[in-house]
Amino acid sequence: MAAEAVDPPHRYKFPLSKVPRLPYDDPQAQRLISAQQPVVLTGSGLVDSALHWNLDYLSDNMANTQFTVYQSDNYYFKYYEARKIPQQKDFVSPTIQMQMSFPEFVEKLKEAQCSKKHWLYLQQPLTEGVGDKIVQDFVSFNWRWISKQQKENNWGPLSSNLLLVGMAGNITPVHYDEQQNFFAQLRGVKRCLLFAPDQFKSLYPFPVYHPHDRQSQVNLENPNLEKFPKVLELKGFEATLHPGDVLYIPIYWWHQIESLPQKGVTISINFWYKVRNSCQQTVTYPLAASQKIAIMRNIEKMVTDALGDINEVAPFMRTMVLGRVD
Ligand SMILES: CC1(C)c2ccccc2-c2ccc(C[C@@H](CC(=O)O)C(=O)C(=O)O)cc21
Ligand SMILES: [Zn+2]
Repeated sequence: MAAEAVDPPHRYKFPLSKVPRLPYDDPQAQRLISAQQPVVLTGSGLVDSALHWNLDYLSDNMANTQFTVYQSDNYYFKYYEARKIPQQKDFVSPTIQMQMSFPEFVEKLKEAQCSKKHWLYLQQPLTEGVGDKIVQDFVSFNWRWISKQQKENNWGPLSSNLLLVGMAGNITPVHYDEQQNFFAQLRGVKRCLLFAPDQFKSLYPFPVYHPHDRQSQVNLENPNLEKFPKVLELKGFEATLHPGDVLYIPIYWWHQIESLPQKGVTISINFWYKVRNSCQQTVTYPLAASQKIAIMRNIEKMVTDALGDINEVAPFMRTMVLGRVD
């Protein structure tokens, strides 16, 4: 039977090298994690106890929990912080947030897949309220290995495990998080683009006080090169995740995650770890790009609070630096 016509994955206007793919117990994998470089780990067994999860199993075992489901009228799911909306008069939220049971979500998913008028993304922290079988699968994750990683890399506590169930074609646009992330793929195929923290200038982040804080202003699939010319200088990495793969997304690394269009529904679980406050660690110079981002964020917050108006921040900062000696 002829293989169904599969569109080639989107070709971007900048180079993408492959994220290294290594056995989870390979010393090189360990070196990359401690150097805060991305790596795809195979054979970890981290979520093997959940590789049988599918829509029916989750419907049967999560029946009495309400889930957060985002709806978008395109395939992008741009995250926004609702608490920052009041400061952004003209802000239009790009997605609708709904609450529903898992069976309702499966119903809506079928409708959306047929109508192709909107896309859905279920995103829910895995906490109490899930069924016993889900708890069984959850406790059977390879916690021994991941706790060892947490300790050896001096990460803070596990802050959450998000269960993610996405429609084929969904894209979470490029953004960074302030947590370490082991991203486990359970079902379907996800294509991940990653950019180092030092690509900051080429990704034009929103201001810290904007609801889209930590997100890039650039649509990587169709960049506005007049407004964002440095996009062409981007150097990225790419990883394709299959069930059982675990991608380490280092803190402050930019990432865009796509549920491949013809590969059906995707199910993922992320493991987010806070970082310890750095006052215990001695600072070594030169500073890493990620440290400079933390400094920029703090300065932007201080200046915004001091001026009391987010619209005064850019002119104030420009005044501070433009026309000064280099
Ligand atoms: C887009 C969505 C559903 C969302 C909407 C509103 C608020 C938060 C979020 C949120 C947070 C994390 C993810 C998972 C992942 C991206 C991916 O797998 O698609 C990722 O970026 C990460 O694990 O760091 C996805 C989402
Ligand atoms: Zn993220």
